[in-house]
Amino acid sequence: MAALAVLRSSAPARLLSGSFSVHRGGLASWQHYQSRRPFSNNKILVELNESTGVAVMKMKSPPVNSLSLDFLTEFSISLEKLEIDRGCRGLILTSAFPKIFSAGLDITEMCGKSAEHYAAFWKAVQEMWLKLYGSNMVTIAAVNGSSPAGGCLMAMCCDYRIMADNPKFAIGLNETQLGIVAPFWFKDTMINIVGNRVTEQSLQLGQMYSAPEAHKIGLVDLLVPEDKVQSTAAAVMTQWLSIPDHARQLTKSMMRKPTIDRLVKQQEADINNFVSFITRDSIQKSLQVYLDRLKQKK
Ligand SMILES: CC/C=C\C/C=C\C/C=C\C=C\CC(=O)SCCNC(=O)CCNC(=O)[C@H](O)C(C)(C)COP(=O)(O)OP(=O)(O)OC[C@H]1O[C@@H](n2cnc3c(N)ncnc32)[C@H](O)[C@@H]1OP(=O)(O)O
Repeated sequence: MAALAVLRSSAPARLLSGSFSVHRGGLASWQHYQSRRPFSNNKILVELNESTGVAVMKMKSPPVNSLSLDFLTEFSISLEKLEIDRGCRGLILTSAFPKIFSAGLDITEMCGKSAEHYAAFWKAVQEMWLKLYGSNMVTIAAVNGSSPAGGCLMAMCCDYRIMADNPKFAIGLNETQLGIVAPFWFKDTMINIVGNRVTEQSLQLGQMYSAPEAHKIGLVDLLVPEDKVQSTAAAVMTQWLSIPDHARQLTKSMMRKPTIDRLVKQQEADINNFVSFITRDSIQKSLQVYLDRLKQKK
């Protein structure tokens, strides 16, 4: 968070526009952030409303917004661009697809690849978490569909979660169901929202909660009809933006810094842990079985 605060105060918006091709239109228009990365297929659509200072980031990686290495890289770059843009104070994170917010980490990135690939992938997951959890912006997750594991983590990184009131949509950290273990920073993020007891039970059981259940335990803050998720997110954002930025940001930092510092201090060790865990034969088998089941369920 401190690093982001420095970035924000030292990078003039003019520099951002020049470096990243931000196109500014009239007051009422939306701006589209175009990524110049050659490998980008634009899996993330970002629209910044200059008059409100609110950006809507829509995840758009078919079929289920799984978090691949490319997706995570594009996500972190998009987020960083917004973070250093002084015209942007709030971010609404949502999905371009009805029914799916995000399927979590792309399981194919964790199967049958090299140790180098796993290390690069895990670093990208860490970077996504560090940037989103440590953001100075007001962040609101407009959860318009199911959101297992890494998808749940993304929503949990935000300051406020609004979910579509549909019992068919589920959210939670289901890692143990795949035979894997949520790392300590996933666990800490959840504890900070729902407390130790609920987190312990959820993580051990790999529990997925329907939208009403998630609301009941405080994992999501508000349930609204599916067609009201975006408009409610915008209305809640207006409330949050009425608080002076500096006071809100310092308060957020005070609450989240210890959790963030814990990973920052052992980022390399956490990558090594992940690589040695995920390369075990037994773990590879579990993931493959889970993936095959997913593909066969139709
Ligand atoms: C000691 C500890 C040390 C270190 C830490 C160690 C390990 C921690 C490691 C990892 C942590 C991981 C966190 C994760 O995020 S794991 C991912 C968990 N995600 C899931 O379980 C979601 C699985 N998917 C679903 O439940 C459903 O697909 C759905 C509800 C999201 C959507 O359902 P639909 O019916 O709409 O769509 P499907 O037909 O099921 O799927 C379409 C298509 O997409 C493929 N797919 C789905 N999810 C994933 C995914 N996460 N990754 C890759 N691919 C996915 C699915 O197979 C279908 O493919 P085909 O069209 O059949 O080809």
